[in-house]
Amino acid sequence: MYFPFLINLDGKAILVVGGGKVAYRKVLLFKKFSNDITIIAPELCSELEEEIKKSNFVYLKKYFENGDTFKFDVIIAATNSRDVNRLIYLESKKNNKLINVVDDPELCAFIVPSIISYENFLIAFSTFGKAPSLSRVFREELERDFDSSFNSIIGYLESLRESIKNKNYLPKEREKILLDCSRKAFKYFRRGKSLSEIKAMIESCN
Ligand SMILES: C[C@@]1(CC(=O)O)C2=NC(=C\c3[nH]c(c(CCC(=O)O)c3CC(=O)O)Cc3[nH]c(c(CC(=O)O)c3CCC(=O)O)/C=C3\N/C(=C\2)[C@@H](CCC(=O)O)[C@]3(C)CC(=O)O)/[C@H]1CCC(=O)O
Ligand SMILES: NC(=O)c1ccc[n+]([C@@H]2O[C@H](COP(=O)([O-])OP(=O)(O)OC[C@H]3O[C@@H](n4cnc5c(N)ncnc54)[C@H](O)[C@@H]3O)[C@@H](O)[C@H]2O)c1
Repeated sequence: MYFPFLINLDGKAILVVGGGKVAYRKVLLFKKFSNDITIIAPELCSELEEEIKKSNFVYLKKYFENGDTFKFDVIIAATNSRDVNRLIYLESKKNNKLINVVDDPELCAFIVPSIISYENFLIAFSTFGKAPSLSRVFREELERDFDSSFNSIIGYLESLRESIKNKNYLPKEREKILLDCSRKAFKYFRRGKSLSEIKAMIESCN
């Protein structure tokens, strides 16, 4: 079974092998969380080529060779060759690396979910490989609602939490106030209220 760890990628070196549409999609996702990304592929799709030009990723124009995974922590085998992906898997597994194989869920040490992420929150959805296109639909549907305004509300709740921590509430009282405020903020947000309206409503009760 897969457990949804949130892994800190600071200082972790990521290798994507392959330069097609799938590799491009993984690079787009990972670049939000890390800038240490290396891509190995003899050819790139035009989107990935553009992305590499405007970023500081390392691009090694070559076919995968044994030993290429050694200095990386997280590896994504995204070539269109099942055999090459398997080779990458075997080498990674032998050295206890975090490996994702795009054409074989059974070989994945981790799978990539559909992600909506902002500075203050993250939503990840997975079907454990059973229906990846549904994961995409789920993200497309939810990202219309959970956007930068939801991000701002969490920023506000963070500052409210800080100020409540600095008051002399008993732990139980503090927990209750914070849960009430979060419930109200979520309810009003779902009803389409703006941050300033939510702030006013919460502050009038406290
Ligand atoms: C979430 C997302 C992240 C990302 O890749 O960015 C992702 N797949 C996405 C889309 C997508 N993938 C596929 C289609 C075509 C329609 C279809 O087949 O359904 C579409 C739809 C599209 O492209 O629109 C085909 C496909 N996918 C896998 C296989 C192999 C197999 O099943 O054996 C094949 C068959 C390949 C073939 O036939 O050759 C395997 C995996 N794909 C996963 C993740 C992992 C499971 C996550 C989960 O269960 O949720 C897992 C196990 C491994 C991994 O990749 O980590 C991303 C949506 C991002 C977004 O838009 O938000
Ligand atoms: N996990 C997913 O979300 C998902 C979705 C769709 C497809 N897939 C699978 O992903 C695979 C790749 O899909 P794609 O659309 O990106 O394919 P693609 O044909 O567009 O790209 C394949 C890439 O692999 C590179 N490559 C081939 N041999 C290589 C080698 N020996 N070393 C390094 N790079 C090599 C090619 O140069 C090319 O850049 C497909 O075969 C499919 O099975 C996975």
